[in-house]
Amino acid sequence: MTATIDTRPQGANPYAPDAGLAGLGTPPAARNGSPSTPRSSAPSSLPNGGVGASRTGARRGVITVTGSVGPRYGEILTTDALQFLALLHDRFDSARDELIAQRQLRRQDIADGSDPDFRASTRPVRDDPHWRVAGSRRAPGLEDRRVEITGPTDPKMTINALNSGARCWLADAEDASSPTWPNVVEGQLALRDAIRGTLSFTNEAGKEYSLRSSDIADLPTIVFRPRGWHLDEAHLRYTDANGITSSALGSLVDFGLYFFHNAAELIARGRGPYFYLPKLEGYKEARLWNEVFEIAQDALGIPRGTIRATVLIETLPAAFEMEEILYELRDHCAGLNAGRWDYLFSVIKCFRTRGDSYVLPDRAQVTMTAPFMRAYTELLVATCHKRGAHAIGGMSAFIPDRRNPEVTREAFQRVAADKKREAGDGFDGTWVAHPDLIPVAEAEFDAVLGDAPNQVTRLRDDVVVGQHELLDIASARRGGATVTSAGLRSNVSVAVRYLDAWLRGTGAAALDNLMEDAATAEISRSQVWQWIASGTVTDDDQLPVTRERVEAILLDVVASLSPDHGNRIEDAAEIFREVALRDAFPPFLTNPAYQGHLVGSPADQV
Ligand SMILES: CC(=O)SCCNC(=O)CCNC(=O)[C@H](O)C(C)(C)COP(=O)(O)OP(=O)(O)OC[C@H]1O[C@@H](n2cnc3c(N)ncnc32)[C@H](O)[C@@H]1OP(=O)(O)O
Ligand SMILES: O=CC(=O)O
Ligand SMILES: [Mg+2]
Repeated sequence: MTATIDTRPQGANPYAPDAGLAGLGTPPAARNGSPSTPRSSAPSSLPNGGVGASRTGARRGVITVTGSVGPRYGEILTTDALQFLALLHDRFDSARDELIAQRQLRRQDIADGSDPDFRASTRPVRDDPHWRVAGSRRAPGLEDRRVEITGPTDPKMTINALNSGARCWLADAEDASSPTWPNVVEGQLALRDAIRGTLSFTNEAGKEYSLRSSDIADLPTIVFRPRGWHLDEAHLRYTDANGITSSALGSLVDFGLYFFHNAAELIARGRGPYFYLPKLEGYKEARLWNEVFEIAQDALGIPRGTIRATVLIETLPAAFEMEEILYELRDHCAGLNAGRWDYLFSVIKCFRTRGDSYVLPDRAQVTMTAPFMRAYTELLVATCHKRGAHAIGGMSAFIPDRRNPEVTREAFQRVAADKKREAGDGFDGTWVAHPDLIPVAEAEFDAVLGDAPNQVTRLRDDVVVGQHELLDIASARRGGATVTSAGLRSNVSVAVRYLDAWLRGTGAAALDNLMEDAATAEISRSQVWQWIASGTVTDDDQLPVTRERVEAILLDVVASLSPDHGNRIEDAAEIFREVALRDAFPPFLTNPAYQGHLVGSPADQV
């Protein structure tokens, strides 16, 4: 007998096969136009004269393209693909809004002093020893994931990642991506071409790139990461059955387009539709994804249980619900990943108003061996293996520099130590940011795994982690780690330089020999916010971190960068002020940055 978590939505599936794509109304064709920024607007007449109607007469929503249309965009934004997106939005648009509201309530509870804990109501799921996840069974290409390279999906990076020799590639529309409209659609085009073995690319210097095999089964297994639930897609407008129009949801757009265009092709070519799911904050969000998968598979006639998802455990609330998340997704779940950078961001976000004992030291001084981080990763491995799921390790931010052997040597040493710890702890695989790090990580996992594809059968019954261990945030500073003036300046400088790159369409950048992306930038800005709010004093000079002090650093950073950068530095500084220096704390920097500064910008144009 298996356990149940309260109630699943019951009732007939409105998208059961008999009401699939063929039953939908015709959405408007792609058209030129500029996106409008507010998410919702009052009922308006639709470009195709009204909301769609199904064969059975039920009213349907439609998706309208408002972004400009570049070469070959029509291959992605087909009428059928837009209908499929509309179907997903009809079913899940308001459910996502409810979940976002629940996140806010939960964060407020924590801010008010209530510590997160394992839920009493879901104890039956945790106590039931019988259930297991689908894991890598009938999921070709997912059995051995010892080294996964990550990166954005532009054509060059796609080819380089697929030629890299890693076992898997996390094709990223999330932390490593700036969600400009061209990146969104052209990323889908690159993936579509790569899966069909036809992708090629020539850079400005005339260097030609092509895949080392046209057979996708010879290349790293693609695991696609759509945007999180918090992000909108302003270039596609969803009009629901009542005529209410809003921006489409980034997560459904990314997932839906990838699944629609590639699921059948991947299966035919000996792979499958595999996903990473980012930034979940609890099991109800996993349930929502599971329902998305069921409806998507039904609509395209793909058997339920074909999709495999690996869920990032990268928020503090989710660390208390790992088992429930696995349970909700059990028929579609491959494993969990320890997303350390967003996890740190989430820790700061949750406890940012709870005073000095929750203040972390300089970002660079919080390592994976800090007791609260180790508790989280050990619990993740133990939970996964108990349920037959893969545990995938995270990203060390040290990256090599092919022009600087000293930097490269340091990166190799740091990454090797990180991967040795992960493999020793029982992780089944890990992430690397750069192709030159693949052999380094592989050596550490080979030493533990040998010829075995994974170590899922290695149970970690010895792990005893409870609420106290997960919330022992103060342990980060117990070993003498400090908050320094250099750390403060580095946070400001990294956040501004990253935002500048992001506004120009690049979602991951090498800054000061470290990989920086949306998650690491979130840490930088939220640390500054927390240090100001907590009246933190920098240990080296005993000066308080105040708004005035940070503003002076910001002006200095901008002045030092302006000569070498384009005109987005001032905008980057403005975003930094908005997300780090105001009383209010936006839950994600990417929300105001997207709506206020990216949509309609030069990088956002085709
Ligand atoms: C918190 C998280 O979510 S972590 C996951 C999200 N973050 C990421 O995925 C970051 C992935 N990594 C990267 O984007 C890149 O490695 C960067 C931006 C950090 C550095 O990139 P570069 O400055 O181009 O590095 P470098 O010049 O050393 O690259 C050498 C070559 O390797 C390629 N390369 C570097 N990283 C990658 C990668 N991750 N995937 C594929 N190819 C890569 C470069 O394209 C370049 O190829 P080329 O010689 O054909 O031009
Ligand atoms: O997505 C990964 C992370 O560390 O954040
Ligand atoms: Mg992340």
